[in-house]
Amino acid sequence: MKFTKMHGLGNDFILVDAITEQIKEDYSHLSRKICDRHFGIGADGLILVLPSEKEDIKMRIFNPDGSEPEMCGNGLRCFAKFVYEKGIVSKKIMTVETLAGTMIPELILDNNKVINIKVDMGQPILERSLIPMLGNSGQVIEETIIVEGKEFKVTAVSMGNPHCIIFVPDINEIDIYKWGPLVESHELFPNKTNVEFVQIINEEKVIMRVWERGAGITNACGTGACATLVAANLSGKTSKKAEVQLLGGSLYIEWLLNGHVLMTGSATNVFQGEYL
Ligand SMILES: N[C@H](CCC[C@H](N)C(=O)O)C(=O)O
Repeated sequence: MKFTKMHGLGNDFILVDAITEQIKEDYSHLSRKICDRHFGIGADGLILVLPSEKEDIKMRIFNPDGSEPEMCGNGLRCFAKFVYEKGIVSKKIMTVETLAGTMIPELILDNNKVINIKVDMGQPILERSLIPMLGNSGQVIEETIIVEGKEFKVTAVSMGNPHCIIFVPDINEIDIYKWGPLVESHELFPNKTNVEFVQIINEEKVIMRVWERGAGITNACGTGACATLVAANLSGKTSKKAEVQLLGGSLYIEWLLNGHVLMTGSATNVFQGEYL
């Protein structure tokens, strides 16, 4: 099976044109095998290109644990670049069918070379029951939850996939390996959740570290960066536009007047190969 290895700010993916490559194996099982960094190719996710009846193309993504998330921001930037460069979609602004709905990536070209990708990630979902998060209806902004006896103030935002944002005074003080998995699987999140720890630098810049649902610590999280900006603005900590600085680099996020969230960032080809 031919694949291309790509990354968005170090959040790395295996991309497969599943229209051409006849994959017979269960996608979830394949993801668990192929994403393994010792027994497989190694990645934060497997991304499949599939035909769509209603949009230009369809993206499905699987986490390394085999779960299928609704959406992936860094993955979508890699996906758009991949399908354009492979000639699968010839549009610079394309519509992509995902489990989270239709996404609209725009390729920024220089001499027909993709140098950046701007994605309309749609509206954030703030209603608790739709995150989903257990508890009374309404929004979840700086609500206290108890995790193994320790209090955390959390803000919950869905970008199609769930995010639990926790603001901290010093990002280097938080033990993400301990608290990330505990919050990811907290009983308040019936579908589990991605967990973002965020330090505010100023009203236009934050530092974010992520423990991803089904993947653990990654270098970057696109949907997490979008959710972080929304949570930071809702809690009065930033404006509606900010640089989200991640381990792998920065994403530029803007919460537009129409309620949609715009994410701008890079996508990088690493190598192509054949999975045996
Ligand atoms: N692990 C995430 C999906 C990938 C999200 C992240 N890589 C991004 O760039 O948005 C989840 O289960 O919701």
